[in-house]
Amino acid sequence: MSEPVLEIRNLNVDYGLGDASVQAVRDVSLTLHRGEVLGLAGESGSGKSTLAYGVTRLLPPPGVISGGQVIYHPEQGEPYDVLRLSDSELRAFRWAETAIVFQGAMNSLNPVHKISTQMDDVLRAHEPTMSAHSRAARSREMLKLVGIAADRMDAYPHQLSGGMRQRVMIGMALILQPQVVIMDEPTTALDVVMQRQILGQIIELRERLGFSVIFITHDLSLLVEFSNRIAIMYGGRIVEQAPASTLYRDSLHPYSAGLLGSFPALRGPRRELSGIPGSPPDLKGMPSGCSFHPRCPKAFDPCAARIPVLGRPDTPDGASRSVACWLHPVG
Ligand SMILES: Nc1ncnc2c1ncn2[C@@H]1O[C@H](COP(=O)(O)OP(=O)(O)OP(=O)(O)O)[C@@H](O)[C@H]1O
Repeated sequence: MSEPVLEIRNLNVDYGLGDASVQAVRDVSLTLHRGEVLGLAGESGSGKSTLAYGVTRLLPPPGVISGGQVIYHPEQGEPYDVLRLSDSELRAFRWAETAIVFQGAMNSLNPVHKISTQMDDVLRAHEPTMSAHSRAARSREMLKLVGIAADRMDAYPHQLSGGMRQRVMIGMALILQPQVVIMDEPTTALDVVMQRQILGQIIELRERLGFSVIFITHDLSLLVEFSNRIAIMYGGRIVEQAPASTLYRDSLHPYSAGLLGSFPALRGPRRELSGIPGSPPDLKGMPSGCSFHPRCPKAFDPCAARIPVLGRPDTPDGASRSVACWLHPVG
């Protein structure tokens, strides 16, 4: 596997302080490699967005990072911990090194400014020495890359369709050529055909521009199709991680199997849709041991007693995957 670009180490994120706090991200360690698309899946409330906001330090209050490190490896120079950057360093880091596209990002375009002005603002803020001519050329180029004709540059957001506005946001995220792009449900508000078209385009751009992607969604079938590796979150923890094809073919954690059974597959053999009985845990009263055990069809003695450690399973392909489940002893 290629070298790491972003290493999340033992990250903890809480909402609130002291006795009133709940832990939404629990001891998460995850590595994004250069050029890879890492998919992050899990039901609503599993902590995916909290993780994305935590990594980029965009957590809205009362969210606080209560532990861990986020090590960024720049193309040149020494790796550093994003959680230790000063506010001004952080402003430079965002967009230029890591950009994020949120769910419904298309609605965050300013309605009273033209698309061209909004793209120009990002460039002006981060590349003060760039000429107006070069800025306009870069904006045009980025819009072209995401499939928007140059004559739409001077449109106002309301003059574009939802799909086009979301493409503009993706173009803006890529305009400073970041190394890491985090996409949190970037296409959920769009219809299925548009979703797949835009995702296909992002993958193609990644091949051309060489950035890495953390792609967050609750729709595992999209991840199976578009990511290299998939991590599954439950109750704020990563419970399984594997190459996308391995996870699809042979998931180890019963929760992953349940998630796979909740979505119709777009390709490959048909699966029966079964869903997962019960509902995700309440952060205020997390079950003991493995937090999935009350819903798990395969739960047995140790599951309610002890939290399983995420580690390499004792399988022939164990080196490329990890799981946190008492059914699968880890080394
Ligand atoms: N401001 C907040 N205060 C308290 N708890 C919060 C806050 N924001 C989120 N949470 C809790 O943190 C947990 C993780 O939420 P998060 O939005 O990260 O999950 P998610 O997996 O991204 O869900 P979704 O797919 O719905 O976006 C949830 O239990 C949620 O209720």
